[in-house]
Amino acid sequence: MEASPAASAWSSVNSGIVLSLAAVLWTVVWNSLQSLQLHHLVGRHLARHARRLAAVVDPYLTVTVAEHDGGRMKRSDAYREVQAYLHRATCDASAGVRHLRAEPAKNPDAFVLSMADREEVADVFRGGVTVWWLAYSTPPREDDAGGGFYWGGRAARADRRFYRLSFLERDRDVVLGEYLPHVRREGRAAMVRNRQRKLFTNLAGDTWGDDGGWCESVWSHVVFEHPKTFDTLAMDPARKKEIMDDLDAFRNGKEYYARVGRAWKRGYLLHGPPGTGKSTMIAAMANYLDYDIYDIELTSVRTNTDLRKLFIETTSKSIIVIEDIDCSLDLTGKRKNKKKKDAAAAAAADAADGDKKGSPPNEEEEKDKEGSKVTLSGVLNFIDGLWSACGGERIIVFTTNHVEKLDPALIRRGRMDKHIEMSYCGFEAFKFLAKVYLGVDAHHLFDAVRSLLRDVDITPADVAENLTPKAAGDNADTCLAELVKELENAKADKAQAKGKAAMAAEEEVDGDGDDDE
Ligand SMILES: Nc1ncnc2c1ncn2[C@@H]1O[C@H](COP(=O)(O)OP(=O)(O)OP(=O)(O)O)[C@@H](O)[C@H]1O
Ligand SMILES: [Mg+2]
Repeated sequence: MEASPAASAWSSVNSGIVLSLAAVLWTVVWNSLQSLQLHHLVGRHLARHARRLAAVVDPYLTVTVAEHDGGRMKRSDAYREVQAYLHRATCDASAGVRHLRAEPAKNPDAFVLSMADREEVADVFRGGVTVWWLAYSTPPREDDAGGGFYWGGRAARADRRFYRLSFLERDRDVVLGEYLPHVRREGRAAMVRNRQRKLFTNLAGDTWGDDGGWCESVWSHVVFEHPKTFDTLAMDPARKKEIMDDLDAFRNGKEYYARVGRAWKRGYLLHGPPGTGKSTMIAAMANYLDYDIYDIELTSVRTNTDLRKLFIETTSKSIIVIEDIDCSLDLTGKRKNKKKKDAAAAAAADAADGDKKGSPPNEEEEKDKEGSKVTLSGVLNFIDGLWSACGGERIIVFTTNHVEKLDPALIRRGRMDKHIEMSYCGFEAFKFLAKVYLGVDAHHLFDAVRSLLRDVDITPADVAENLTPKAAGDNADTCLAELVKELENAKADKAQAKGKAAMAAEEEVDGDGDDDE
């Protein structure tokens, strides 16, 4: 392995003494020129020679990665990736790091360890290129502390932390062209492995954002720990497999999306009656892919610009969810325009009448003005990936109980690529639930359940509720008997309702007949 920059400085004292003296002499001359304001004259020409001389005296180049770039509060991604990349080397006894920094970790009992200031580790790339990473920090700049002014906030008042990478000049191309991208890639992978998944929700909040700009909607998060997985989601096994294969294809589709020139995103529309497992499916997807969830409450987003900002702030490997899209928003642009036209026509009529001139706007109109101004086209832009310049894999999921109410533009393929109907519980889904909840594969009541499920619509949520033991003595027999009873009652209710409807129809026909006479 090559000597580190520090070690090398010692060993090269003898051989480099003449060059060092020349360098010192050069520095003195250069400083004098600077102090006499002559350096501009000597300028570029000498600077070129100075760089050559420096390369002879000190053949090391450096790259510095700062924790906060441009005074932002948010830590730079590159810094976090380097930190994650160096984590293993930092903890490896043979690397000789003696002083560590500890930050809170995912596991409440553990710490994330990194090198303390002035510690250095060596790394060997491709068996031949040795580099050195040094951690150091500097005190905050005077102007950063900012007398309580918001910019940079707490981050600006803390020490400024850096990693400095040193390497030999001869390895310049390999380090800059291959090693650094390798570090970022590996660092990102390590972060994904260690990260704690999060569930983000947007809040309407007038506040300063990370970028120092004024935000009217901000993300707030909690740790995402939903127990539901595809293993416990009841649905037809073939359909479940189809969805899992689709997710796999998406996850592994980076090259495919790049080749066809599309943003790496996929839209899923989950539709079906309440309690059929749409929200549960989203949790299972997130657990399967190991993604974060961004749950957008559209009614708290005031404008299309805010929606765009929220979207830009989402990170890669995430599922962006809009639940009950039909209720969240007046997405029917055409109808809204029509309503406006109708209102305008009515206003014109009123004005013509003259009796309502100058009347105050009604309450509903006022509310409209105050509320969300997110429009259908705002949402369409958002889905179309116009804002995916930030790159990375994102899944967008809409859920609705009323697919027929949605504007066709919103759910066409290419926007919502896959439509998944979550329906009432069939026999396959029931068998699955019986296995999960009661641990039974077969039972003499299964036949009765099978035939009742053909006649009755019951949600997986209701079946699951019936199959959950509630008292001490409850077991498979009692729970299944309970379910059969509920299904029989539902069947009887349905028959009764049907009978009533038929009678009402008959009466109507009779009534019509009487009128005719
Ligand atoms: N297919 C299913 N498999 C397993 N459990 C389910 C399934 N569907 C529903 N459940 C259970 O029922 C409950 C309600 O389901 P969920 O919230 O996913 O329904 P939903 O379709 O999102 O309803 P809504 O339209 O009202 O939002 C959950 O607690 C879940 O555990
Ligand atoms: Mg739901």
